[in-house]
Amino acid sequence: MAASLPTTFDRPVHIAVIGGTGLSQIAGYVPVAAVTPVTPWGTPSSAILILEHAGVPIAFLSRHGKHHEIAPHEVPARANIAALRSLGVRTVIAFSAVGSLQEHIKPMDFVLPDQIIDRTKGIRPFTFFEGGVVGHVGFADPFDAKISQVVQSCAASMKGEGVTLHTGGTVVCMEGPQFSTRAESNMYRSWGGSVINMSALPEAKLAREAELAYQMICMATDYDCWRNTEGGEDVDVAMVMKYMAANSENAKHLVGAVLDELCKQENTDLVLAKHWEGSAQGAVKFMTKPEGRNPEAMKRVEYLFPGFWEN
Ligand SMILES: CSC[C@H]1O[C@H](OP(=O)(O)O)[C@H](O)[C@@H]1O
Ligand SMILES: Nc1ncnc2[nH]cnc12
Repeated sequence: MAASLPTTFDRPVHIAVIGGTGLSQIAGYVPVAAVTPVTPWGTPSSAILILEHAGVPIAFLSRHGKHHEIAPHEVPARANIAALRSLGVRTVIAFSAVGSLQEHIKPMDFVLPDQIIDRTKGIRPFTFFEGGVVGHVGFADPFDAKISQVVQSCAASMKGEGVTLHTGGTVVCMEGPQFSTRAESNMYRSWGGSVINMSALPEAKLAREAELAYQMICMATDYDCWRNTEGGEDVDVAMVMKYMAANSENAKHLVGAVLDELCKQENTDLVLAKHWEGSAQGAVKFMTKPEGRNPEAMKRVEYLFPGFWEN
């Protein structure tokens, strides 16, 4: 389908949806273009589809590629975030299939986390600011509370007996691609983890560096492996895919309602992430003295923020 679509799109696109496992497209939307920006960090996981929602263009990117051929540690997160920003994107709604670490978060439930525990192993490129330009952005609250509120206000769009949208909670981001051991799963519970995935990082960190408003919507597909002793089954891929298929209707309802809200005139400043504007500028510009800056690294930063070094 993407092959016959225009490969350019000449209007800025401010909102993006990143689809994860079991969500390589969003049902009900007909793409009007498929663009593949070439960034200083390479090309994104897949062509970015431009969809129209009530006349507003929306970017859709499949994190693991069109056919789920990219493992969590191989996702080109820097290219993904840089490519979205280059199209004009300032708000990202990122979907993720997660294991539940808490009894009350049932498979099929949705979770809007507000914290992350990093259990990746440092093998994924995780910053734009390196190689001769240093920057330290704040990451105390890794998700966007304002976007989270918008998603919360759309909870009623979901269907199904007892399906819940939990607000707040901690997503543990593990390295994978293997699932956790039972000892690890129990340890994450003892740390207060709510859900677990392999995708929140470095995506959320890079979104912050790129001054994007970023919120992950987690969809619980399993109880990982901690619940085995209480009669539960250990997570496997079939279980994840089964619940994702069952959940895709709700994902569609929720994303439709969230986009309706975000596209409202009154949310223009929010969607443009005015509240993050300048945060990376402050974190980068004053760190590395001009005489220590590497022109190549400066050029890469310039791709993210055109005109960054001019004043
Ligand atoms: C197939 S289970 C593990 C896989 O599922 C999640 O993917 P995503 O976050 O992209 O929905 C998890 O993070 C792992 O990558
Ligand atoms: N149990 C689990 N661990 C890590 N990532 C997951 N994605 C879905 N279920 C998961």
